[in-house]
Amino acid sequence: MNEADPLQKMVVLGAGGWGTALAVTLAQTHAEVTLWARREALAAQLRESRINSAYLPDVSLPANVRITSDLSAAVEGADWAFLVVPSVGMSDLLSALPPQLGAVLCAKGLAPAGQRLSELATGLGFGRVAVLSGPNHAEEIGLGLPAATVVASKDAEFARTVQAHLMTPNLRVYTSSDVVGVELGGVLKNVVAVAAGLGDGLKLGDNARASVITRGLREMARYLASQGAQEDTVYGLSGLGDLVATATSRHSRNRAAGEALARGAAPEGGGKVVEGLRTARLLSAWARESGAELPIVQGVAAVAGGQLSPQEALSALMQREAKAEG
Ligand SMILES: NC(=O)C1=CN([C@@H]2O[C@H](COP(=O)(O)OP(=O)(O)OC[C@H]3O[C@@H](n4cnc5c(N)ncnc54)[C@H](O)[C@@H]3O)[C@@H](O)[C@H]2O)C=CC1
Ligand SMILES: O=C(CO)COP(=O)(O)O
Repeated sequence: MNEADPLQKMVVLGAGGWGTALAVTLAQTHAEVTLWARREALAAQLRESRINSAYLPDVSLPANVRITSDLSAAVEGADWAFLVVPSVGMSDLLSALPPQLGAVLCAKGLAPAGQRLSELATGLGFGRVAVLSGPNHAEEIGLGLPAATVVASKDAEFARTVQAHLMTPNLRVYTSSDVVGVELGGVLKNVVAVAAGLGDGLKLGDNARASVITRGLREMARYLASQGAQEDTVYGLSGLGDLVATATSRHSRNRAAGEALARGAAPEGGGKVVEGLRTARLLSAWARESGAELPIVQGVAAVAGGQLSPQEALSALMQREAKAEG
Protein backbone atom coordinates (compact mmCIF):
# COMPACT_ATOMS: atom_id res chain seq x y z
CA MET A 1 0.00 0.00 0.00
CA ASN A 2 1.11 3.61 -0.60
CA GLU A 3 2.48 5.57 2.32
CA ALA A 4 0.14 8.35 3.44
CA ASP A 5 1.94 11.57 4.33
CA PRO A 6 0.16 12.92 7.45
CA LEU A 7 1.26 16.43 6.49
CA GLN A 8 -0.43 16.32 3.08
CA LYS A 9 -3.32 18.76 2.84
CA MET A 10 -6.65 16.91 3.01
CA VAL A 11 -9.65 18.67 1.51
CA VAL A 12 -13.35 17.85 1.86
CA LEU A 13 -15.72 19.90 -0.30
CA GLY A 14 -19.26 19.83 1.09
CA ALA A 15 -20.23 20.21 4.73
CA GLY A 16 -23.34 18.08 4.99
CA GLY A 17 -23.43 14.94 7.10
CA TRP A 18 -21.09 12.87 4.95
CA GLY A 19 -18.54 15.62 4.30
CA THR A 20 -18.40 16.36 8.01
CA ALA A 21 -17.92 12.68 8.90
CA LEU A 22 -15.14 12.33 6.32
CA ALA A 23 -13.37 15.44 7.63
CA VAL A 24 -13.53 14.11 11.19
CA THR A 25 -12.16 10.75 10.00
CA LEU A 26 -9.26 12.31 8.07
CA ALA A 27 -8.46 14.56 11.04
CA GLN A 28 -7.52 11.44 13.03
CA THR A 29 -4.51 10.77 10.79
CA HIS A 30 -3.60 14.15 9.27
CA ALA A 31 -2.22 17.38 10.70
CA GLU A 32 -4.83 19.52 8.98
CA VAL A 33 -8.09 18.97 7.10
CA THR A 34 -9.92 21.72 5.21
CA LEU A 35 -13.72 21.46 5.12
CA TRP A 36 -15.51 23.70 2.59
CA ALA A 37 -19.12 24.74 3.12
CA ARG A 38 -20.93 26.43 0.25
CA ARG A 39 -22.73 28.85 2.55
CA GLU A 40 -20.67 31.22 4.71
CA ALA A 41 -23.44 31.13 7.33
CA LEU A 42 -22.87 27.39 7.83
CA ALA A 43 -19.07 27.81 7.77
CA ALA A 44 -19.28 30.50 10.45
CA GLN A 45 -21.56 28.37 12.60
CA LEU A 46 -19.19 25.39 12.30
CA ARG A 47 -16.17 27.52 13.20
CA GLU A 48 -18.01 28.91 16.20
CA SER A 49 -19.70 25.81 17.64
CA ARG A 50 -17.53 22.98 16.15
CA ILE A 51 -20.80 21.04 15.74
CA ASN A 52 -22.74 20.61 12.51
CA SER A 53 -26.08 20.75 14.28
CA ALA A 54 -28.19 20.64 11.09
CA TYR A 55 -26.48 17.64 9.48
CA LEU A 56 -24.47 15.67 12.07
CA PRO A 57 -25.36 16.89 15.56
CA ASP A 58 -23.70 14.13 17.61
CA VAL A 59 -20.17 14.67 16.30
CA SER A 60 -17.68 17.41 17.27
CA LEU A 61 -15.23 18.81 14.76
CA PRO A 62 -11.68 18.55 16.13
CA ALA A 63 -9.46 21.64 16.19
CA ASN A 64 -7.41 20.51 13.17
CA VAL A 65 -10.44 20.75 10.84
CA ARG A 66 -10.24 24.20 9.23
CA ILE A 67 -13.57 25.45 7.89
CA THR A 68 -13.97 27.86 5.01
CA SER A 69 -16.55 28.93 2.43
CA ASP A 70 -13.81 30.11 0.04
CA LEU A 71 -13.49 27.36 -2.57
CA SER A 72 -10.23 28.58 -4.15
CA ALA A 73 -8.56 28.86 -0.75
CA ALA A 74 -9.86 25.40 0.20
CA VAL A 75 -8.18 23.65 -2.73
CA GLU A 76 -5.06 25.81 -2.96
CA GLY A 77 -2.00 23.58 -2.73
CA ALA A 78 -4.08 20.38 -2.68
CA ASP A 79 -3.34 17.50 -5.05
CA TRP A 80 -6.81 15.97 -4.77
CA ALA A 81 -10.05 16.38 -2.80
CA PHE A 82 -13.19 14.60 -1.65
CA LEU A 83 -16.29 16.06 -3.39
CA VAL A 84 -19.25 15.52 -1.08
CA VAL A 85 -22.13 17.68 -2.28
CA PRO A 86 -25.46 16.18 -3.38
CA SER A 87 -25.37 14.89 -6.96
CA VAL A 88 -27.51 17.80 -8.26
CA GLY A 89 -24.74 20.17 -7.16
CA MET A 90 -21.80 18.16 -8.50
CA SER A 91 -21.74 19.79 -11.94
CA ASP A 92 -21.50 23.31 -10.48
CA LEU A 93 -18.80 22.24 -8.04
CA LEU A 94 -16.70 20.44 -10.66
CA SER A 95 -17.03 23.41 -13.02
CA ALA A 96 -15.60 25.68 -10.34
CA LEU A 97 -12.54 23.48 -9.76
CA PRO A 98 -9.30 23.10 -11.76
CA PRO A 99 -9.42 19.78 -13.68
CA GLN A 100 -5.83 19.05 -12.57
CA LEU A 101 -7.25 18.37 -9.10
CA GLY A 102 -7.85 14.68 -8.41
CA ALA A 103 -11.58 14.24 -7.71
CA VAL A 104 -12.96 11.66 -5.27
CA LEU A 105 -16.70 11.67 -5.93
CA CYS A 106 -18.69 10.75 -2.82
CA ALA A 107 -22.31 11.43 -3.83
CA LYS A 108 -24.69 8.55 -4.50
CA GLY A 109 -26.84 9.85 -7.29
CA LEU A 110 -26.87 10.80 -10.96
CA ALA A 111 -26.25 14.11 -12.70
CA PRO A 112 -29.39 16.01 -13.81
CA ALA A 113 -29.25 14.58 -17.35
CA GLY A 114 -28.87 11.06 -15.94
CA GLN A 115 -25.12 10.62 -16.48
CA ARG A 116 -22.91 9.01 -13.87
CA LEU A 117 -20.98 11.59 -11.87
CA SER A 118 -17.65 10.08 -12.93
CA GLU A 119 -18.72 10.53 -16.57
CA LEU A 120 -19.55 14.12 -15.77
CA ALA A 121 -16.13 14.71 -14.18
CA THR A 122 -14.27 13.03 -17.03
CA GLY A 123 -16.31 15.04 -19.55
CA LEU A 124 -15.24 18.24 -17.77
CA GLY A 125 -11.59 17.30 -18.26
CA PHE A 126 -10.74 15.78 -14.86
CA GLY A 127 -7.98 13.22 -15.38
CA ARG A 128 -7.85 11.60 -11.95
CA VAL A 129 -11.35 10.54 -10.92
CA ALA A 130 -12.35 8.12 -8.18
CA VAL A 131 -15.66 7.17 -6.58
CA LEU A 132 -16.09 6.33 -2.90
CA SER A 133 -19.00 4.10 -1.90
CA GLY A 134 -19.99 1.56 0.71
CA PRO A 135 -22.17 0.97 3.79
CA ASN A 136 -21.10 4.20 5.49
CA HIS A 137 -23.75 6.10 7.38
CA ALA A 138 -22.23 9.44 8.38
CA GLU A 139 -23.78 9.17 11.84
CA GLU A 140 -21.69 6.04 12.56
CA ILE A 141 -18.48 6.92 10.67
CA GLY A 142 -18.47 10.31 12.42
CA LEU A 143 -18.45 8.53 15.78
CA GLY A 144 -15.59 6.28 14.68
CA LEU A 145 -17.64 3.07 14.64
CA PRO A 146 -16.03 0.34 12.50
CA ALA A 147 -16.92 0.12 8.82
CA ALA A 148 -15.54 -0.76 5.41
CA THR A 149 -15.74 1.09 2.11
CA VAL A 150 -14.45 1.01 -1.47
CA VAL A 151 -12.59 3.55 -3.57
CA ALA A 152 -12.72 2.82 -7.30
CA SER A 153 -10.71 4.46 -10.04
CA LYS A 154 -9.37 3.57 -13.45
CA ASP A 155 -6.15 5.10 -12.14
CA ALA A 156 -4.95 2.38 -9.76
CA GLU A 157 -2.28 4.62 -8.26
CA PHE A 158 -4.87 7.29 -7.42
CA ALA A 159 -7.17 4.68 -5.80
CA ARG A 160 -4.27 3.41 -3.66
CA THR A 161 -3.36 6.95 -2.63
CA VAL A 162 -6.90 7.71 -1.49
CA GLN A 163 -7.04 4.34 0.29
CA ALA A 164 -3.83 5.08 2.17
CA HIS A 165 -5.06 8.48 3.35
CA LEU A 166 -8.58 7.41 4.32
CA MET A 167 -7.74 4.21 6.23
CA THR A 168 -7.96 4.44 10.01
CA PRO A 169 -7.98 1.62 12.57
CA ASN A 170 -11.79 1.74 12.32
CA LEU A 171 -12.28 2.40 8.62
CA ARG A 172 -11.13 -0.30 6.25
CA VAL A 173 -10.79 0.95 2.68
CA TYR A 174 -10.64 -1.40 -0.31
CA THR A 175 -9.70 -0.41 -3.85
CA SER A 176 -11.43 -1.40 -7.08
CA SER A 177 -10.96 -0.69 -10.78
CA ASP A 178 -14.70 -1.07 -11.45
CA VAL A 179 -15.82 2.57 -11.37
CA VAL A 180 -19.17 1.85 -13.06
CA GLY A 181 -20.06 -0.99 -10.69
CA VAL A 182 -19.04 0.78 -7.48
CA GLU A 183 -20.68 4.04 -8.50
CA LEU A 184 -23.97 2.55 -9.66
CA GLY A 185 -24.33 0.25 -6.65
CA GLY A 186 -24.53 3.32 -4.42
CA VAL A 187 -26.94 5.02 -6.80
CA LEU A 188 -29.39 2.12 -7.14
CA LYS A 189 -29.44 0.94 -3.53
CA ASN A 190 -31.03 4.23 -2.49
CA VAL A 191 -34.08 3.48 -4.63
CA VAL A 192 -34.41 -0.05 -3.25
CA ALA A 193 -34.12 1.43 0.26
CA VAL A 194 -37.07 3.73 -0.50
CA ALA A 195 -39.01 0.61 -1.57
CA ALA A 196 -38.02 -1.15 1.68
CA GLY A 197 -39.21 1.91 3.60
CA LEU A 198 -42.52 1.83 1.74
CA GLY A 199 -42.93 -1.77 2.86
CA ASP A 200 -42.03 -0.88 6.45
CA GLY A 201 -44.49 2.03 6.37
CA LEU A 202 -47.24 -0.29 5.14
CA LYS A 203 -46.26 -2.75 7.92
CA LEU A 204 -45.71 -5.58 5.42
CA GLY A 205 -43.29 -7.43 7.70
CA ASP A 206 -39.81 -8.94 7.63
CA ASN A 207 -40.48 -11.36 4.78
CA ALA A 208 -41.55 -8.50 2.52
CA ARG A 209 -38.43 -6.45 3.42
CA ALA A 210 -36.14 -9.41 2.69
CA SER A 211 -37.95 -10.00 -0.60
CA VAL A 212 -37.58 -6.35 -1.64
CA ILE A 213 -33.87 -6.39 -0.75
CA THR A 214 -33.24 -9.62 -2.65
CA ARG A 215 -35.27 -8.79 -5.75
CA GLY A 216 -33.85 -5.27 -5.57
CA LEU A 217 -30.34 -6.68 -5.60
CA ARG A 218 -31.25 -8.71 -8.69
CA GLU A 219 -32.59 -5.56 -10.36
CA MET A 220 -29.37 -3.75 -9.43
CA ALA A 221 -27.29 -6.60 -10.88
CA ARG A 222 -29.21 -6.48 -14.18
CA TYR A 223 -28.90 -2.72 -14.48
CA LEU A 224 -25.21 -2.65 -13.51
CA ALA A 225 -24.43 -5.38 -16.06
CA SER A 226 -26.28 -3.39 -18.75
CA GLN A 227 -24.00 -0.43 -18.00
CA GLY A 228 -20.79 -2.44 -18.22
CA ALA A 229 -20.06 -3.13 -14.54
CA GLN A 230 -18.08 -6.20 -13.52
CA GLU A 231 -20.38 -9.04 -12.53
CA ASP A 232 -19.24 -9.49 -8.92
CA THR A 233 -19.10 -5.84 -7.84
CA VAL A 234 -22.80 -5.71 -6.99
CA TYR A 235 -22.25 -8.43 -4.37
CA GLY A 236 -19.55 -6.37 -2.61
CA LEU A 237 -19.58 -3.50 -0.12
CA SER A 238 -20.80 -0.91 -2.62
CA GLY A 239 -23.72 -3.10 -3.73
CA LEU A 240 -25.13 -5.67 -1.31
CA GLY A 241 -23.29 -4.11 1.64
CA ASP A 242 -24.70 -0.64 1.15
CA LEU A 243 -28.11 -2.01 0.17
CA VAL A 244 -28.44 -3.90 3.45
CA ALA A 245 -27.22 -0.90 5.46
CA THR A 246 -29.55 1.55 3.79
CA ALA A 247 -32.64 -0.66 3.55
CA THR A 248 -32.51 -1.59 7.24
CA SER A 249 -30.95 1.38 9.01
CA ARG A 250 -32.70 3.82 11.29
CA HIS A 251 -30.26 6.43 9.95
CA SER A 252 -31.29 6.07 6.31
CA ARG A 253 -33.08 9.06 4.83
CA ASN A 254 -34.04 7.02 1.77
CA ARG A 255 -35.71 4.30 3.84
CA ALA A 256 -37.40 7.00 5.95
CA ALA A 257 -38.64 8.72 2.78
CA GLY A 258 -40.34 5.46 1.77
CA GLU A 259 -41.98 5.20 5.19
CA ALA A 260 -43.22 8.78 4.88
CA LEU A 261 -44.68 8.08 1.44
CA ALA A 262 -46.51 5.06 2.84
CA ARG A 263 -48.07 7.29 5.51
CA GLY A 264 -49.15 9.73 2.80
CA ALA A 265 -46.67 12.31 4.12
CA ALA A 266 -44.17 14.34 2.10
CA PRO A 267 -40.94 12.35 1.71
CA GLU A 268 -38.64 15.15 2.86
CA GLY A 269 -35.40 14.35 4.62
CA GLY A 270 -35.70 17.23 7.10
CA GLY A 271 -33.60 19.46 4.82
CA LYS A 272 -31.17 16.61 4.09
CA VAL A 273 -30.71 15.19 0.63
CA VAL A 274 -32.76 12.09 -0.36
CA GLU A 275 -31.04 10.90 -3.53
CA GLY A 276 -33.23 7.83 -4.17
CA LEU A 277 -36.32 9.79 -5.18
CA ARG A 278 -34.50 11.75 -7.89
CA THR A 279 -32.68 8.62 -9.03
CA ALA A 280 -35.96 6.69 -9.31
CA ARG A 281 -37.39 9.42 -11.53
CA LEU A 282 -34.31 9.54 -13.78
CA LEU A 283 -33.93 5.76 -14.11
CA SER A 284 -37.64 5.21 -14.59
CA ALA A 285 -37.62 7.65 -17.52
CA TRP A 286 -34.58 5.83 -18.91
CA ALA A 287 -36.32 2.43 -18.55
CA ARG A 288 -39.43 3.75 -20.34
CA GLU A 289 -37.34 5.07 -23.23
CA SER A 290 -35.05 2.06 -23.54
CA GLY A 291 -37.63 -0.65 -22.87
CA ALA A 292 -35.57 -2.00 -19.94
CA GLU A 293 -37.34 -3.62 -16.99
CA LEU A 294 -36.69 -2.01 -13.62
CA PRO A 295 -39.95 -2.86 -11.79
CA ILE A 296 -38.93 -1.75 -8.28
CA VAL A 297 -37.38 1.49 -9.55
CA GLN A 298 -40.46 2.18 -11.68
CA GLY A 299 -42.79 1.40 -8.77
CA VAL A 300 -40.92 3.81 -6.48
CA ALA A 301 -40.96 6.52 -9.16
CA ALA A 302 -44.71 6.06 -9.68
CA VAL A 303 -45.44 6.36 -5.95
CA ALA A 304 -43.10 9.35 -5.51
CA GLY A 305 -44.69 11.02 -8.55
CA GLY A 306 -48.22 10.39 -7.26
CA GLN A 307 -49.24 8.16 -10.22
CA LEU A 308 -49.73 5.10 -7.97
CA SER A 309 -50.57 4.70 -4.31
CA PRO A 310 -48.12 2.54 -2.31
CA GLN A 311 -50.76 -0.23 -2.26
CA GLU A 312 -51.24 -0.05 -6.03
CA ALA A 313 -47.47 -0.22 -6.58
CA LEU A 314 -47.29 -3.26 -4.29
CA SER A 315 -50.12 -4.98 -6.19
CA ALA A 316 -48.42 -4.23 -9.51
CA LEU A 317 -45.21 -5.89 -8.26
CA MET A 318 -47.00 -8.92 -6.80
CA GLN A 319 -49.06 -9.49 -9.94
CA ARG A 320 -46.23 -9.48 -12.42
CA GLU A 321 -46.15 -12.58 -14.61
CA ALA A 322 -45.11 -15.82 -12.89
CA LYS A 323 -41.56 -16.85 -13.80
CA ALA A 324 -38.40 -18.63 -12.70
CA GLU A 325 -36.11 -16.85 -10.25
CA GLY A 326 -33.33 -15.06 -12.02
N1 LIG B 1 -25.15 10.94 4.89
C1 LIG B 1 -24.53 9.77 4.65
O1 LIG B 1 -24.46 8.91 5.52
C2 LIG B 1 -23.91 9.52 3.32
C3 LIG B 1 -24.21 10.30 2.23
N2 LIG B 1 -23.64 10.01 1.02
C4 LIG B 1 -23.92 10.83 -0.15
O2 LIG B 1 -23.19 12.05 -0.03
C5 LIG B 1 -23.90 13.10 -0.70
C6 LIG B 1 -24.07 14.25 0.26
O3 LIG B 1 -24.89 13.75 1.31
P1 LIG B 1 -24.93 14.34 2.77
O4 LIG B 1 -23.64 14.92 3.16
O5 LIG B 1 -25.49 13.28 3.62
O6 LIG B 1 -26.01 15.48 2.57
P2 LIG B 1 -26.70 16.43 3.61
O7 LIG B 1 -28.12 16.52 3.24
O8 LIG B 1 -26.32 16.03 5.00
O9 LIG B 1 -25.99 17.83 3.31
C7 LIG B 1 -25.90 18.34 2.03
C8 LIG B 1 -24.91 19.50 2.06
O10 LIG B 1 -24.67 19.97 0.74
C9 LIG B 1 -25.05 21.33 0.64
N3 LIG B 1 -25.58 21.51 -0.69
C10 LIG B 1 -26.84 21.33 -1.11
N4 LIG B 1 -26.92 21.58 -2.43
C11 LIG B 1 -25.68 21.94 -2.81
C12 LIG B 1 -25.12 22.35 -4.03
N5 LIG B 1 -25.88 22.47 -5.12
N6 LIG B 1 -23.80 22.64 -4.07
C13 LIG B 1 -23.04 22.57 -2.97
N7 LIG B 1 -23.52 22.19 -1.77
C14 LIG B 1 -24.82 21.89 -1.70
C15 LIG B 1 -26.04 21.57 1.74
O11 LIG B 1 -26.08 22.92 2.10
C16 LIG B 1 -25.43 20.68 2.83
O12 LIG B 1 -24.36 21.33 3.46
C17 LIG B 1 -25.24 12.49 -1.18
O13 LIG B 1 -25.12 12.14 -2.51
C18 LIG B 1 -25.38 11.23 -0.32
O14 LIG B 1 -26.10 10.23 -0.99
C19 LIG B 1 -22.76 8.99 0.86
C20 LIG B 1 -22.42 8.20 1.92
C21 LIG B 1 -22.97 8.39 3.23
O1 LIG C 1 -25.43 6.11 1.59
C1 LIG C 1 -25.66 6.09 2.76
C2 LIG C 1 -24.98 5.16 3.68
O2 LIG C 1 -24.00 4.42 3.05
C3 LIG C 1 -26.68 7.02 3.33
O3 LIG C 1 -27.94 6.63 2.97
P1 LIG C 1 -29.18 7.61 3.20
O4 LIG C 1 -28.96 8.73 2.22
O5 LIG C 1 -30.39 6.81 2.90
O6 LIG C 1 -29.15 8.10 4.61
